[in-house]
Amino acid sequence: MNIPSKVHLIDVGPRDGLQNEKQPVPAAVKIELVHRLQAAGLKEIEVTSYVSPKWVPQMADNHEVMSGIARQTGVRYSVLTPNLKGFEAALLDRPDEIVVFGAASEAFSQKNINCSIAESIERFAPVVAAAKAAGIAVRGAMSCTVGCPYEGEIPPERVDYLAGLMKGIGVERVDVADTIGVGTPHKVQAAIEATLKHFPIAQVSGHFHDTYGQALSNTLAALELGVWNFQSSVAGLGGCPYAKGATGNVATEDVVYLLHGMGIETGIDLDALVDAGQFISEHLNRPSGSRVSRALLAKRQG
Ligand SMILES: CC(C)(COP(=O)([O-])OP(=O)([O-])OC[C@H]1O[C@@H](n2cnc3c(N)ncnc32)[C@H](O)[C@@H]1OP(=O)([O-])[O-])[C@@H](O)C(=O)NCCC(=O)NCCSC(=O)C[C@@](C)(O)CC(=O)[O-]
Repeated sequence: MNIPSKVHLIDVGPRDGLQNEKQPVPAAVKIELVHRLQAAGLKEIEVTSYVSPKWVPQMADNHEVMSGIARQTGVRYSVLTPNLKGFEAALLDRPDEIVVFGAASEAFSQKNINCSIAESIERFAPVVAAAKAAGIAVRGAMSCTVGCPYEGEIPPERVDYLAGLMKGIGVERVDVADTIGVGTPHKVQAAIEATLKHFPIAQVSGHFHDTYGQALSNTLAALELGVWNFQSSVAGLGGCPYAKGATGNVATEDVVYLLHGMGIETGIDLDALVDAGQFISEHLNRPSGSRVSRALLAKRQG
């Protein structure tokens, strides 16, 4: 077993976490959430997406949010860009990294970005080239790497295929996403192993939704393969608009508690993170999706 001694966490709460919220969340609240996450020690935050506001209205304030953040040196701010139109809009806000997002499932690709996997790669290629020319890092999100809400189980060969296509267009690192949280440890490991045929371990991150309560087990399974980059969402916020019934990402608080309990460094202050989670949960008027957060808040109250 290759368990790393340090882990790098990317909080995707402001983007993945909030994109599916029905109630409009003001830009000022999103900005404050980013500020609280960076104050808690997060070194990478997925802030927003430059997608069609008709498709995802909650992200329509991308420019306001990106331009309102008091950026901290050493923190990477990433944004989603599905096409050149999105990239050109994002470029004005100078993200540190853009994310192109594809799927291992044809049906999900169609529902999410309105094109086939092959067409998505054709759209991403100029985005990747333009980002690199502008000195902006490029990540590729790979959705449905173990299961799809429309096609069911996705075999690792499909992940192998997509990871190869991402590598072929110059994507620098990739996320292995269990979009609907159906994965279990061995299936997630198979998806990661398929990705490792194309990307070294340092360029692979785990992105696990917690719909079936498997995300922490899947995190541990990925750690056992040596994965040390993970995405998670403060307070377990989220759900994908094109994956009905899927809950949020694994809560960042829960991942931090797991890692610290295993003696793995994250650089994150769990108490400050719980406060950030509490801030957004209060705004959304519902309890945090993080069990660790709920337990620590109850303990604080004595
Ligand atoms: C990809 C498109 C835009 C294609 O959408 P389309 O309809 O095929 O695009 P189009 O090129 O035909 O354009 C149609 C309209 O959209 C506009 N448009 C076109 N592009 C943009 C853009 N970038 N920004 C703003 N507007 C845009 C364009 O200007 C036009 O406007 P109209 O003339 O009708 O007024 C659309 O399908 C879309 O926005 N989809 C949303 C996808 C999305 O945000 N999904 C959630 C994020 S992915 C995710 O959550 C999964 C992940 C990453 O977390 C990992 C995991 O867990 O799996």
